Amino acid sequence: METSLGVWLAWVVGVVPILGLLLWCWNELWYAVPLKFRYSGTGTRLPPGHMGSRFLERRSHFFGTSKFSAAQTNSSILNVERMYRTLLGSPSVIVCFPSISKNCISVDEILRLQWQPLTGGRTSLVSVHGKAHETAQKLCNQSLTVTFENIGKLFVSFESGLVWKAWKNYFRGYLKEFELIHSTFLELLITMPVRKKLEAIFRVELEKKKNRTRIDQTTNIDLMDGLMQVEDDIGKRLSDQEVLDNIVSLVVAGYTSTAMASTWALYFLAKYPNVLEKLRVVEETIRMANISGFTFRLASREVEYEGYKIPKDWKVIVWNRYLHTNPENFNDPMCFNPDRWNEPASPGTYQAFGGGSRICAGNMLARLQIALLLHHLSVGYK
Ligand code: HEM
Repeated sequence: METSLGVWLAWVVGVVPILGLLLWCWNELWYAVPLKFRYSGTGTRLPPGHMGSRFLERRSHFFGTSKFSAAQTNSSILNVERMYRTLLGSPSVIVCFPSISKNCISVDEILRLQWQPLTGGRTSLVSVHGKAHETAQKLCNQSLTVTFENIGKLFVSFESGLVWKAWKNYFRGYLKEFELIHSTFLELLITMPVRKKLEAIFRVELEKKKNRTRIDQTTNIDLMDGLMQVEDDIGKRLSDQEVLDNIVSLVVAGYTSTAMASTWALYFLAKYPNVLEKLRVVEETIRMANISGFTFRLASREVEYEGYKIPKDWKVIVWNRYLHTNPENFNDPMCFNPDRWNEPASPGTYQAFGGGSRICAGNMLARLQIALLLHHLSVGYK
């Protein structure tokens, strides 16, 4: 009896703290310490931070801040550490200050977009890089411009184009699964099968369009038509798979994001009715709603920035929500104040649509949709 009590006590007093300490340091020992050795004497170092138990605390800072709360007020620690290392599934650097945010997301060949392929399909513009991305982006932008022009008509007369029809008809049975795509952390787990279903739905439409015998002025030219018809510099059209991959990406990226921003716009307008007539309300809503709280990249090679090294294959996550709610970037950031947009935001501080070569393909469309919604709401309803 006494022996087993002794063994038990020895465990509690001796082994458990050592195990705890080991667990606490494990990630640091595994990921950070070898790199610290490698960088010692080079004049650069890893970004500050800790991947041990404090990563839990940091995770709660990171994920716990709601869209509508100031990330900054919840994380005083970040006031000094504006770029820090942590573990989010794999070694990551969280970036919270404008200049690097701007650099991070702009330099595609160094810091690559890496998470969206799951939602996009292999040939979509969110999945390809370099020249292929440039071409896909150009072609999608051309088709989005058609949509952009048509959407006013679409909203005012409620004509049915593909995007509109898709919500009403095609997705009825799928809407539930489709919305799941946007529950951020489930995204990685479930996107593939859902994406495949969406692709199948659009494939039927694509086949119908290909079998169409004539296109005249009464034909509604929609986003899919646009993608089917655009040509690159040498007159080459997108393949069927490329059309499908891109349309799924545009639909996935464009659906919940704008719906969420519109919902926030209604909320703010209900709260601040005096600003209804001002279009800047859209920009202010998007800043405060923080639909895309983060922008994700992967370091495709070792990057040095302001004395810190970001190792190859580490994730680099720009914390947009932090930028948008930091008083250093926006005066009284939690106040809904469209007038702040009388002046442009300081460079790099407003990253709602990302930036650089990967800037959101639907940014103007999203703004237009929200503005149109607000217009109809303000002229038609009290
Ligand atoms: C309020 C609404 C929206 C917000 C806040 C938003 C935000 C974003 C952000 C932050 C990115 C990542 C940029 C980066 O990684 O640097 C992005 C990418 C993208 N968005 Fe949006 N978006 C919105 C609406 C839309 C709409 C309506 C569409 C299309 C119809 C769209 C299509 C895309 C596409 C295709 C990309 C990937 C671009 C690329 O990799 O080249 N988005 N968006």
